[in-house]
Amino acid sequence: MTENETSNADDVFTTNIYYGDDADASYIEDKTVAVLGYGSQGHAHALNLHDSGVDVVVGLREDSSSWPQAESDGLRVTTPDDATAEADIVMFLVPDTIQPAVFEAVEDGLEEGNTVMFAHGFNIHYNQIEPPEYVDVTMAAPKGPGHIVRRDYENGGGTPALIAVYQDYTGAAKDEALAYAQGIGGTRAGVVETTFREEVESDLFGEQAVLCGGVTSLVKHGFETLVDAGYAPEMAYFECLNELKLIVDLMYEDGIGGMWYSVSDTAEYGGLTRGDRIVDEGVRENMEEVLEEVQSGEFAREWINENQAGRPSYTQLKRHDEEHKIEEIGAPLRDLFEWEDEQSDDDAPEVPADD
Ligand SMILES: NC(=O)C1=CN([C@@H]2O[C@H](COP(=O)(O)OP(=O)(O)OC[C@H]3O[C@@H](n4cnc5c(N)ncnc54)[C@H](O)[C@@H]3O)[C@@H](O)[C@H]2O)C=CC1
Ligand SMILES: CC(=O)[C@](C)(O)C(=O)O
Ligand SMILES: [Mg+2]
Ligand SMILES: [Mg+2]
Repeated sequence: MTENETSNADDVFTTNIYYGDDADASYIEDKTVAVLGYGSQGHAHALNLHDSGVDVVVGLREDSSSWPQAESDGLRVTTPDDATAEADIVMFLVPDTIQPAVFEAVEDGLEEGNTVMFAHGFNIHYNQIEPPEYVDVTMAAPKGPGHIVRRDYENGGGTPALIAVYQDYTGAAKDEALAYAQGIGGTRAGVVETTFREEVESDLFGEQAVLCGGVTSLVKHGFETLVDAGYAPEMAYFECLNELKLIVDLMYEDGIGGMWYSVSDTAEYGGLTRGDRIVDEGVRENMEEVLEEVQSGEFAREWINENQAGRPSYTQLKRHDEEHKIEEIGAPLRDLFEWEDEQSDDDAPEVPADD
């Protein structure tokens, strides 16, 4: 471990949080990193590491439509097995459900002392991938969508990340994981040390109960309540979806209190008195049930079986969501925000669905 003190000077945190030069780039600067996959996380890790001076090779299927994109982004690209064979560190950024098959296809290319890395511990924690004992197994998991990981890095910032060590064959697994996290910009924002189990269970719970599942369900219910009561869909869209970003931006920048400070007293009183009537005690019971399904492995088994069956439920649910009125009214409304085109990350590769 580096001689630098971790950044817990005020001992507010219960974990080790690493920042800035707590990482030692010498653990990665002479190594080759194979990034398997060039999607949301893959393009961000590959480009950020490359811009940080790390030797990166992207591993993609030969028919992948991301191949020319990665090359035009200035990266070396080859097949996953060839990338693995030349690399010291292999980061698996293909979809969770196909990682076992990709691992099996490249495993022979792993040499003693190499490192197998993940940005989410699903396949290690639920025993879908069992790496050989002669490699390190670590994680560098950004706590943010890949396109934001890239955009924050390009803007001189960083996205907070987690690191974890599952297997430390070399004795340098943690130092190398921290150097990797530094290379993707994580130490600019803060890197929290955790375990594979904690990352998997907190990430699955968070994305299901709050970030992706809970919030979108709340937004759609709010939109439907207003529209069914006769309010114009565009009004409901601006109130229940578009403004949510503005409210969350305030919480992101200055906490919940910072948001209350900025909104009106009327909104603050209404929110404080009615919020818990909307998201009431029953929600806590539902959240605890969802967490138990993650902890017991029930969700993981369900998702693995769903993929083995060809994703029938996923496909139906996705189509139903895409056909929601909020999506129909949202597209033309967002077209009115012409300034968004200038802000959007033009470099972000379109991740083709068939890729
Ligand atoms: N999307 C996100 O922001 C986050 C994702 N993660 C984790 O990162 C990992 C990657 O997820 P995403 O970036 O969302 O995936 P994605 O679906 O955006 O991209 C996956 C990429 O893998 C490639 N690919 C697909 N099949 C392949 C194959 N057979 N061989 C080689 N390459 C293949 C394609 O380039 C595709 O673009 C997952 O473990 C996920 O849980 C972790 C944190 C956030
Ligand atoms: C973006 C992120 O952190 C998620 C929601 O966990 C994911 O994409 O898996
Ligand atoms: Mg996450
Ligand atoms: Mg996730």
